[in-house]
Amino acid sequence: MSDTLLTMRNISKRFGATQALKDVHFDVKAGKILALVGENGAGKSTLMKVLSGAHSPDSGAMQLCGKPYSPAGPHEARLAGISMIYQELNLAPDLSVEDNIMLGREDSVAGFLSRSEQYPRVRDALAKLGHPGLKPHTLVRELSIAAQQLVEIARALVFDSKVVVFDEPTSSLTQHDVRHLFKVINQLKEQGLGIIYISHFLEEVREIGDEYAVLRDGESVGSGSLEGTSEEDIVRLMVGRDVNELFPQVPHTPGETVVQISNLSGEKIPRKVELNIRRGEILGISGLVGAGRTELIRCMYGLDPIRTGQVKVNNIDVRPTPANMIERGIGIVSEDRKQEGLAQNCSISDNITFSNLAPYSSFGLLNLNKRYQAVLKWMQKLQVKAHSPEQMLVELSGGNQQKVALARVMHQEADIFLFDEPTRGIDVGTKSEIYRQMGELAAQDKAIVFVSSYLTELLAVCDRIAVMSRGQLLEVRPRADWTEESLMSVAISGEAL
Ligand SMILES: Nc1ncnc2c1ncn2[C@@H]1O[C@H](COP(=O)(O)OP(=O)(O)OP(=O)(O)O)[C@@H](O)[C@H]1O
Repeated sequence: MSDTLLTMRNISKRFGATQALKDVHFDVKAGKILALVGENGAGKSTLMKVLSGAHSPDSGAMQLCGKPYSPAGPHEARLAGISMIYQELNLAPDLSVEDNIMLGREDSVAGFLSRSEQYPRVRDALAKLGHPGLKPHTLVRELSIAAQQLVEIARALVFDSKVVVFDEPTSSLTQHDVRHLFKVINQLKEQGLGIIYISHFLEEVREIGDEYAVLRDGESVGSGSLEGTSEEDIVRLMVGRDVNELFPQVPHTPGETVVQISNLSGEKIPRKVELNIRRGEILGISGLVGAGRTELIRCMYGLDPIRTGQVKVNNIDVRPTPANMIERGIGIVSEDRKQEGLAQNCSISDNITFSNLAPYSSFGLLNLNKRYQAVLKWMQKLQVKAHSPEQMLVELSGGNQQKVALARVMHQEADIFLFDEPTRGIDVGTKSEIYRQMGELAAQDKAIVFVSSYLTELLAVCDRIAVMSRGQLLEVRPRADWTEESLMSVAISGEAL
């Protein structure tokens, strides 16, 4: 008997001029974790949207548990046994854990199961996840991201899912929560479910996955067992060539202090931060999720109110407001590109150039051709996958939108860059290009603040690294004085080793 749960054959999907999927073949086995990898825009999300009924394919066929499967929409897919756990969780924050878990489970006479029938099922699902603190009556908005993710997984269990898709599930989790999540995923696997795991972190893929499937430009280019397959082999399949330097080094020399932060406190966090940022330097900021890294750069930029403190730019006191900071040459790429920074219904050109139209304007007229050529260069530099600079942002894959956010701030010709998780959701090939761009900015005497949860990249590209813990900035040391262990230990214990 075959242990194949799901087969997708010859799946094709076109959006206007973009052939997002072309004759894709994809198999998921019971009790296996299949890593789905590929560059930004390779077609991973589109393939998963076909699987989950959000898109209907132009051609191709699917089978689930040996039977033809063609869901009319996401709800039908869920009832058939396909569950999706996205990065941006899909829960109702004002409903309880229990109500969220049961939402859409309309298989009782009255439309919903009665509460007394619901309870044991919910408790059973939560017990399987090994998280006793997750109470059925708690409101979802009161839970941490990791606990909310477990609610989504419990929903998958209550729906008797056959295949569960995890789309970049660890990007907002602490190390501790990642470990717990991996345990839970392995439990699901042991129960015979088929798991699809999407991630740009190949270390993670190798740790959790049994098998891999690679998409490139919408086509299946390789699949097999992860045992005996190296990271280099996978990168080669993804990119279509060898990527020699994952962390390119551009020589640069840190110079004088350009920003001085003293006694900076936000409404809750950060607390009493003292920090100097230098020209020609990449300054990393490490710490656990929730330690106050994002809040620090938001307060400094004037996006969040401050309670106390002073920010000096080039030795001049500046009241932190976005307008003041832009005027002083400070650019930011925020962690939440959907809420801030990018206009989804505008073109790539507009998004990249809105904050600096001067190079293309004369006598009040915009030279569109000049702008088109300039944007094309930025797109090539950061490998933005789109068919034209005039394409709407909303049509780009998540990672390609992130590249546009980075191109926008670099195009703004800022002097000081605040990057909050700039490589999140970005494929390995482009990550290395972003590190190089940062190095080049530092070589041009710009100052770069680089907030990241990915210790490997901080240790590879920063000159100094600061660690935050519980709202405080604890230690700033040259990169050579840190290791992954010491960074982690300070972040967790709040004390230097
Ligand atoms: N609704 C849409 N309209 C037009 N084009 C689209 C749409 N959705 C996806 N695309 C295009 O299809 C291609 C595949 O995108 P998809 O989101 O599947 O990539 P991905 O592999 O998930 O990328 P990422 O790693 O960045 O999330 C891209 O070129 C994207 O621009």
